Amino acid sequence: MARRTSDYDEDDVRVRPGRRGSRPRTRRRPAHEDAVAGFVTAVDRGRYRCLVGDRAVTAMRARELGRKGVVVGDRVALVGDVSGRPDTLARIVRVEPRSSALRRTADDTDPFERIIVANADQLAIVTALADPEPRPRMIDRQLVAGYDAGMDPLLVLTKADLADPAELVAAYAPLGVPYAVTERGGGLADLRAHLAGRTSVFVGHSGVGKSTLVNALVPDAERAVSHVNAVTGRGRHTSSSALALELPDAGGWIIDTPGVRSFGLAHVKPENVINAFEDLAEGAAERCPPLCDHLQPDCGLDAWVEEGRASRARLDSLRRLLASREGEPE
Ligand SMILES: Nc1nc2c(ncn2[C@@H]2O[C@H](COP(=O)(O)OP(=O)(O)OP(=O)(O)O)[C@@H](O)[C@H]2O)c(=O)[nH]1
Repeated sequence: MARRTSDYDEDDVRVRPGRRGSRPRTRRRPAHEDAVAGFVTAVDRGRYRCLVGDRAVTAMRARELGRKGVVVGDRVALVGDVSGRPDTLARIVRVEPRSSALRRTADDTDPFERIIVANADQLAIVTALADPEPRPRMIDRQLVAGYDAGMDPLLVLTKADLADPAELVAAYAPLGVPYAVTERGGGLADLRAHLAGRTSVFVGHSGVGKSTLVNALVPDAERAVSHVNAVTGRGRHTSSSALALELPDAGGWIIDTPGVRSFGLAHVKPENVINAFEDLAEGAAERCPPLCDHLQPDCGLDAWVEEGRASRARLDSLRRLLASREGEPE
């Protein structure tokens, strides 16, 4: 996938060399030809748990990374002691380019929107059909965050033993968002099929049944969490960080995001959302004025729909998503 402007963040800023030319002032660092590839599965206060082959290695950032952030899902290059033996520490010397980047919204404790997960390709939006009641505005905002991050959405509708999913499913049908329904005592085959071979970030508000699902999908989940605590030696895993768990059998990863309650939408450009809808993106490219936010009367998409090139329900749904960017996160 091509990198979009919104995938760049403060880490990507390069300062132009001064008058003395492009020669770096500091000594050139070795190229780390002996570095090995790793996949970041957990981050906890300056320690990174990386999978190298089938070995779990604890690492820290090398100084040469500068301000470059390292997040769960990152593909990194590691040097130093990569044996994974107790009390060893490797160093992350490089972060490979990201194919997607999901951002957490700014909050009282941290005024910046931060990337929380990299390289995931699916956003599993977990919503209970009852207890607690579904919140469509929240679902819309999570969809926007997913599209903007370059991820495919998946609706995971839990507690179907308490309420019928038909109404919610119908509300999202025009967008073509795939979904899986689960219930107490029911099987998870359908959900597993959607997750197989993919890297899926699970998001959902408290009480929707996310932990129940994660524990059922990854029987080792509890142990993985306590293992992270053991290797980082820093007590309880920070509740707001993400954790990647490998799915047994069918392959793929799920990334749990405990404590992540809302996503940053302030930076989202309408075209990043509309690009996820081929039929409407084509209309926007042909008919809309530059910088159209698709919510004003001069938007060309109405004419596009009147000509029968896309459905009204789909345009209405897209507009609802775009409008959901406004206002306070819930
Ligand atoms: N009826 C019913 N209850 C469920 C189902 N899935 C989970 N629950 C119950 O819903 C409650 C919340 O489930 P959790 O898995 O803890 O929810 P969570 O989303 O992880 O919430 P936090 O732990 O607060 O983040 C628990 O009492 C579960 O037993 C379901 O499919 N049907």
